[in-house]
Formats: sequence, structure tokens, C-alpha cells
Amino acid sequence: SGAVQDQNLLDKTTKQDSPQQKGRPQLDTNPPKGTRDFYPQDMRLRTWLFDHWRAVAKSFGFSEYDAPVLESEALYVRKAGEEVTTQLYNFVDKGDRAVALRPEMTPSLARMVMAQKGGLPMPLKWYSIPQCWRYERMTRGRRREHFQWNMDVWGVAGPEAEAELMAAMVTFFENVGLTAEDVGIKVNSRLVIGEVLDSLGIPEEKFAVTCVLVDKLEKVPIEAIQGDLEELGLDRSVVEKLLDVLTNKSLDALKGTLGEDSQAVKELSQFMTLCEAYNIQNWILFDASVVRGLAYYTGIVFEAFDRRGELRAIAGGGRYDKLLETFGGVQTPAAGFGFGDAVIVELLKERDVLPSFESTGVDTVVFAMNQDLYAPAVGVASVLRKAGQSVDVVLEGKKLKWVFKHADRIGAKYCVVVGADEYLNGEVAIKDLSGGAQKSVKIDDLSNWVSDEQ
Ligand SMILES: Nc1ccc(Br)nc1
Repeated sequence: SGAVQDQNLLDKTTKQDSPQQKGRPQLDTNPPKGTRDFYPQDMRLRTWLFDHWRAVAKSFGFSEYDAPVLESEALYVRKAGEEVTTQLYNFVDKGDRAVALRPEMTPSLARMVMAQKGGLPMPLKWYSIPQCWRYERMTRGRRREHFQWNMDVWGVAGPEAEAELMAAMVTFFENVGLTAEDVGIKVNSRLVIGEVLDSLGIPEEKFAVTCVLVDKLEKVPIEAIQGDLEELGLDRSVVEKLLDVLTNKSLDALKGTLGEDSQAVKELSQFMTLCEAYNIQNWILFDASVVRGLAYYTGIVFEAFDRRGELRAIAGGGRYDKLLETFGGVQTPAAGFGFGDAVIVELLKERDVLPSFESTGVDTVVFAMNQDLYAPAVGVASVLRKAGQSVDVVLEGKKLKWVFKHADRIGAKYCVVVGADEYLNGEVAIKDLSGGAQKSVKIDDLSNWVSDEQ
């Protein structure tokens, strides 16, 4: 069910199955496992969320792009054991092609950049709100789809890109009524792991898989991935050293561990300084244990979380300078984040900052008192619509009591009744549904009435 439906808007137990038609197998009216329907009220919440995402993207000068939900499976073959590739929603199509519903947007973005063969003027500041998919055994009853706001900057090597992305994410949180007391953003750099592995003589090609395993270590006991670590040739002492470094609670402590010349420390310090320039430092905290689960991150990584620790990560991202290379393209610096539509809605609901989505947004209901007045009534509706109102015309003969109840149910502000006597005087009756006052207005004055009511 849709995000709002999860709030028991349509409690599943009250949904009545349609009456069984004689002898016909009844259609299963549920959406496919792990997917959601968005009824109009759910859609109003989703549109509200996407409008906020789009407004921030626009204010930061980002341009919207899109790509097919269906991609070649080859885009996601990374052999790093990431959840996002082990839970691929993949199949072989009728043309015998190995395809997949995209689990994330970044590879599609990389494919689109690569397709332009260097012809895209850099930097790119692009965003998208794709529906992304995974095929997870329903053991955990989790969703198989979500919408994920993607913001990416391509062609900028310095932490200015990450800082701008961070500022955009914080702007969204502030715009929807959340504060730095509600949400924090943990920041780290994968260069930390890189520098530790270098110091222990672990070859570069083990970097990505090590990062994915360390990310898993955050969630499962070491025994659960002991085999993977051994297969990777990381003996216990290496893992212990890594885990020890990741417990560093400050950049100064990290400098003590990695040394004055640490590139990781330099970059993180510069990033933190930029965050102060945006005045978002209260949202940001250094946390050496953050590595994120995607294999292709190469530098700064970050993840937004609810400070009460009740929910899963709200959003996450980082630098991924080598992704194009893995596709056989030219190395191009890039950084970005993904921001899912599910956890944020849980948080907004929990913090009670979600607006109501009861109303349909209709301004005025127009009703003809009898069939002879229907044509004049739609003429009145056209005048109101041209004046900018959202108008719901009652399309069938109804009792006035039904009309007022209907207008109230859809959250209309006014009800315009076209009655025989008033119409003879070139007027209509307008009932203000908030206060109940009723008045007659000349049809020729309706445009002025609309502008006076705005
Ligand atoms: N990657 C991914 C896709 C779909 C969902 Br739900 N969660 C994560």
C-alpha cells in the first residue's frame, strides 16, 4: 500500500473483497508482492514529497534527467557482494536479453554520461526521482520498490561537490520542518580504509570488497562474514586494525592514527570547513565507522539518520570517482546521494510535521438544481476554471443534501448552486462551506468574485 496507506488510512482488514461473481475466479486485487498502490490521498503525499525534492534541486541549480526503469543486467555486475546486486530484480526477456529493473540510478547516470563520449559540458548537476527495485525474498516482508531522490555532481574533484550536496540535503530537511535535533548526517571518508589497507600492504584491488564487508560488519557479527574475510585474505589482525581505526570519534583522533599527511584527514577537514561556510555544521558529525554499502564509493561518504535511532538510514551518498572506469570509460570525478521515499515519511509522521492530505484541493463544487440548468452550470464552471479555480461539477442529478456532503468530503471551499430563480436574474447562489454564509453573485461578476476570494 502507499506510504500514507501504511498509516492505516485504508486499514486492510476493512477492505471488503468484491462480491464473488458466479463461477468466475476472483482477481487478486492486491498489488504485486512488495509493491504499493498510490490512491489519490497517497499520491498527494507522494507529490508533496517530490515537489519538495524538486524545489531544492531547482534552488541548487540541478537539472532533472530520467532513464528506463529496465536496464541491461550488465550495468549491475560488480562482484563485490553488495545487497543491491545480490537482490537484483532481473530476468531474461523475450529477446533473450539479461535485463533488470534498476536497483539504483547511478549506473544509468554513468551510462548516459558515457554515451555522450565527453560531449557533456562539465560540471553536471543532475537529479532524478526514479522508482528503484530489488527482489528480496519476502521473508522480511520488506518492500521491493521505492522512489529515490538522486542528486549528483559530475566533473568536480574537490569536496566542494560533497558540501553542496550536503547543503541541498539539509535544505530539504529544513524545508519540511525537521531540525538538526531530529536528523544528523554522519560523514567519513573511504580513504581512511584505503590508507589503513595501504599501510598493511593490502593490494588496491581488495579495497572495494573490503569496504562492502566492513559495511556489513556494522550490521552482523563478524562470524557471519568470517568466511568472506578469509577468502579476501584479510586475516584477523587486519580486520581488528580496521575496526579499531573505524572507532575514531574525532578528526583529531583520526589524525593521530593516520598521521599528519593523511589525505583522508585533509579532505575531511576541508569538507567540514565548507559545511561551516554553509552554516550546516550542526547537522554534520564525523563518524569513522560509516562506510556505506555500495562498492563504487572512493572518498567522502555520508548518511543521514534520525537522532533518536529508531529508523533505518534516511539517505546516503558519497564520492565515486572510478565508476566510469569500471564501465570502460574515462575516469571522471563524481559525487552524489540517494534519498528514499519510505524512511523520511515514517520520520515526518513520527515527528508530526506531515501536513494533512485529506483535501482534494478542489476550490468549488458547481451544481445544477435541475437538468435544464446543467448547461448553464457547466458554463459557470468554465468561467470559474478560467479564473484559476479547481472546479468539481456534479455530473448527475443529486439532492442538495448529497451535494453539500460531497463538497465537504472532498474539502471544497465553496458550493455554487445554479437555481432557476437566481438564473433568471443572471445570478448563482454561492455557499461558503467554511462559515456557511450564502450569497447571490452575478454570473458576469464571477471572475471578480474569484479574485476577491483568493
Ligand atoms: N536498492 C533498493 C531498491 C528497492 C528498495 Br525498496 N530498496 C533498495
